[in-house]
Amino acid sequence: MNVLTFATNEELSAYAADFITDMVRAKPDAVLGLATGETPIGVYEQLVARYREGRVSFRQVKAFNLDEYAGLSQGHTQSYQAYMHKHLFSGIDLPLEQAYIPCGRADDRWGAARDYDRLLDEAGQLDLQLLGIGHNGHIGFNEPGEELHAQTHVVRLKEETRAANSRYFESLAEVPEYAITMGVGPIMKARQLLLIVRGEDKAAVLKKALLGPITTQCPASLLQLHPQLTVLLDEGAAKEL
Ligand SMILES: N[C@@H]1[C@@H](O)[C@H](O)[C@@H](COP(=O)(O)O)O[C@@H]1O
Repeated sequence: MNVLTFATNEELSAYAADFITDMVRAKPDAVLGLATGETPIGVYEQLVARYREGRVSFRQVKAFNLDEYAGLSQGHTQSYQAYMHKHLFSGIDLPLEQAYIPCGRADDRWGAARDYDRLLDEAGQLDLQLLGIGHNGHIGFNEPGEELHAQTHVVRLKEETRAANSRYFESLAEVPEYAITMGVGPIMKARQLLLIVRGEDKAAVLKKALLGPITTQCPASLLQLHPQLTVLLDEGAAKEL
């Protein structure tokens, strides 16, 4: 595990953007696993900047997002689909038919989850999975519990997750109760993992994830088993390590 701490968000984001840029330059048809949340926004901004400077092209890349809320209307501003368009896809040359996100609008959510696994299987191993961590140790929307799932599945979001994400919605009631998330299988099989975490409020869970026992009660603790894990932190998140 390679853990790096940065003084500013800009430096952290620049490091992550360079990491991804270098990977895509070395392998133009790379398969990227992407994440949402507040932390990746700076990374995507800098990726767009690198694309505009002509330093990288995403024309042959395939991208798979970790997760999507279930039941939001088409074009809902808080869907991860809308997030990805706003922060990344509208600013780079990745063809949209190569940008996959679980279909949260599907009536048959489990069918949508199975479709997503088929697409993941066809694409083969992810070259890189970008990850954040939830306050309860979730990765994607793989929530803590008695068990974890390898495959894409429908998940009932924990109340703490809904509360944490309610800042993006008008009210807690509007936060979806369910989501579709990639399972831990493709994440753990990815060639490289890039975990990005910011803020003192994540320091305790990060310590549990990186230094605590490996347990389904903290899904991010599984990442300790990955042979190519890079962790990028700000000083707040690194406080308890
Ligand atoms: N489903 C996403 C996770 O994939 C992400 O890791 C988490 C924390 O993101 P952040 O702290 O960057 O906002 O937010 C959401 O719950």
